[in-house]
Amino acid sequence: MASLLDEVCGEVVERRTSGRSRTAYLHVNFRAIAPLNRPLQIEARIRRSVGRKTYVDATIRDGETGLRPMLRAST
Ligand SMILES: CCCCCCCCCCCC(=O)SCCNC(=O)CCNC(=O)[C@H](O)C(C)(C)COP(=O)(O)OP(=O)(O)OC[C@H]1O[C@@H](n2cnc3c(N)ncnc32)[C@H](O)[C@@H]1OP(=O)(O)O
Repeated sequence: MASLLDEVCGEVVERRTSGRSRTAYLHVNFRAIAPLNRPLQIEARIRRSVGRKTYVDATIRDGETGLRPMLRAST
């Protein structure tokens, strides 16, 4: 789950900013158990950019219900 979040955050930064980037830190908050064998909805958005640093927030939700996030991450 953490790797998924890292990947999606990285992709958002790659697509929305110029130049190569890499993760400096990844904070993950596991708020609920993620279900097996169900689709997941993963969302990431840039919170702010300061110089060459980009801050990203991401969530993973149940893909069927879209209810409150099971995981939240910030990078
Ligand atoms: C379709 C396309 C698909 C494309 C799909 C792409 C998907 C890719 C998925 C991405 C997954 C990954 O990135 S995997 C890679 C995982 N990451 C890594 O391997 C990174 C390893 N670490 C590093 O390379 C380095 O430590 C850096 C680059 C993070 C920082 O090195 P640096 O740049 O020399 O650092 P330095 O000058 O000391 O610091 C610069 C500024 O960053 C801050 N800073 C430095 N390290 C940290 C840190 N860990 N946490 C917080 N802040 C930090 C410093 O306080 C400073 O702030 P200030 O004083 O300026 O305010």
